[in-house]
Amino acid sequence: MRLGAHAETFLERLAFRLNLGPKPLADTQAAFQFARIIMAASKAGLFEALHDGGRTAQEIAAARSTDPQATEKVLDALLAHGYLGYRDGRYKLNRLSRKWLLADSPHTVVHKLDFQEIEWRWTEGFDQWLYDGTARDMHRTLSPEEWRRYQWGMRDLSTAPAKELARRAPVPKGAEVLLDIGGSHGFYSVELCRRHPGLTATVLELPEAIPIAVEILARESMGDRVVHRAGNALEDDLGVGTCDAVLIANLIHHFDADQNLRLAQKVARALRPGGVLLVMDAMRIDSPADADQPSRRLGAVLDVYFALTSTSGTWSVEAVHNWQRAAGLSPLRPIWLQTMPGAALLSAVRSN
Ligand SMILES: C[S@@+](CC[C@H](N)C(=O)[O-])C[C@H]1O[C@@H](n2cnc3c(N)ncnc32)[C@H](O)[C@@H]1O
Repeated sequence: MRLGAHAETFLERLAFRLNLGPKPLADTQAAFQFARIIMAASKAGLFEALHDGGRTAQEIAAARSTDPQATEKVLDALLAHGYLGYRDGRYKLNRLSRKWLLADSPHTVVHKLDFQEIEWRWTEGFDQWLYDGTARDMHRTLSPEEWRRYQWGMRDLSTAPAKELARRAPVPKGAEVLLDIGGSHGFYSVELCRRHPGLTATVLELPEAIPIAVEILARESMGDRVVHRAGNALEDDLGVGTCDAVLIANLIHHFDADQNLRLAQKVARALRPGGVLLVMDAMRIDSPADADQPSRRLGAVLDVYFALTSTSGTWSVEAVHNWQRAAGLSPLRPIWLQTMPGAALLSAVRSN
């Protein structure tokens, strides 16, 4: 997945090829301003105001108590970038905004946009971090309100990949016990349990995450098939030979190499013979020589972001496979997720 500005017309392509326009401004000024326009529109409920049909800018402003002139400008910016449609003087939702930007859509990302306000503030620390390398350990510094916005944001982010992961993960036939480490809202477990009728899941989460995570999970009506357990994956004993599958989704980027190796070893002990470790995350390059691989671009950006916010960063396929092998597991071929370009499912099997 390539981030940033892309040429659409012949002249734009030519200008890019000849390096005539300032790409760094497209990658920064236009990108961050439009990012904030989408977030502000979502927060103010401009998309919700179009839920039941097209409206004029004045009607939307009146419905959301926003300034009419400012509202019109924001709507036009959204229109120019394909986030809205326009007909007979009325703005309306299109496929994109109806799917992702309404709170009651099963695919909504409005909670993630809300959490991004916090992430936005964190990224202002890049300058200082670049000099002193001092990271913010986000899980130790979140306020209760930030924990709520974080867990809801993660829930939004999981919707599409959770369904794909459940469909493609090599869960052993007849599997009964799943441990979902750092599973937050539990939606990956929910989808895996829906896919595998004999499966029940325990979501191991930090105590601070539990109240909101439990509330989010309750909406799925999974009863005792998916439950939470408060704990710490780095400190807790995970048992011996009790699990058919262990999922670690979007967690290894919070841990350093030694912590990930020790976690893989604990998981290997917790698996039954034939059991599988499922690691899902955005993947970074293994060496600068691989930097042009499209599948590693998301991981390259998140590597910097998680180094700032969580003391670690993204990891390469090779690094994950090395931990899995060192733990006595046999890695399977990576499965690259279509619903989250740049993220892969790296599974490994315990053979005996
Ligand atoms: C980025 S979120 C991923 C949530 C979920 N797995 C997903 O993919 O949507 C990371 C989660 O791991 C949890 N976590 C972080 N450190 C942990 C630890 N040491 N033990 C258990 N959970 C942890 C966090 O509370 C957070 O909910």
